[in-house]
Amino acid sequence: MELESFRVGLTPTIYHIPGFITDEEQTQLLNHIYGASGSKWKTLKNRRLQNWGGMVHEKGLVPQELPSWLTKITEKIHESSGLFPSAINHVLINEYHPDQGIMPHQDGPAYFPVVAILSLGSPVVMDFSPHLRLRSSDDDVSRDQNTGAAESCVPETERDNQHSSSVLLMPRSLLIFKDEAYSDFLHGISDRPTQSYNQVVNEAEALAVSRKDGDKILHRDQTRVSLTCRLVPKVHKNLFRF
Ligand SMILES: O=C(O)CCC(=O)C(=O)O
Ligand SMILES: [Fe+2]
Repeated sequence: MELESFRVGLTPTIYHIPGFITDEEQTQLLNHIYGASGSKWKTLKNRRLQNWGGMVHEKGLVPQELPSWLTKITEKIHESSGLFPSAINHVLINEYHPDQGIMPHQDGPAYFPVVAILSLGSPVVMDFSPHLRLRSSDDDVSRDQNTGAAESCVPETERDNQHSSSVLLMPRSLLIFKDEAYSDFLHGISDRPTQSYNQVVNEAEALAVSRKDGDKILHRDQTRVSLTCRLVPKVHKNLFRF
């Protein structure tokens, strides 16, 4: 796969790959996700999530083997992107109803700075906004303890909305962001059931969902499920040796 041809937007480090998996693969993944035990879901205020691969702590991963239905997809991402130095070992599955989202945040320091997000179900708009304060220091950024996934959240007044950009995440697509987009930008999804995709950087995708009347409003009428695939480089191997 020639990754460069999937680059979108002005920042050099966001890639959007439409149709990364087939319809059948999407159905299989959803069956596995919804077939998982009910206790696998953790319910947050604005979404539900399943954590696979082990617990992420600031100091690294307490690992748990990924099931084969997930390694099938993480290996494909690893091989086709060529961006991860070793196998992806952590997958966070988020579920959003049409009135749910994720507040602008930066993924924590425990992860290798490449994120691959596979989208299933309803399309959604993801916003990237630069944040200067994050560039200089992480010290005073509050941690979102809700997810246990070491995210940092920043209040709206401290975001730079002028240089923001948005990407339309279609079902079966893969979004990859890294480097600058990882370190200097916040990413988030609004909790509005209707979202404008007038300004998205992946225009071809936007055209595909455009209605004839030119209304560039996305009506989220289904649930969206995403798989956030990452590498936690530091793994605690000797779990029982203290
Ligand atoms: O659901 C998504 O597309 C984004 C998830 C995300 O940003 C995260 O899990 O850190
Ligand atoms: Fe994130």
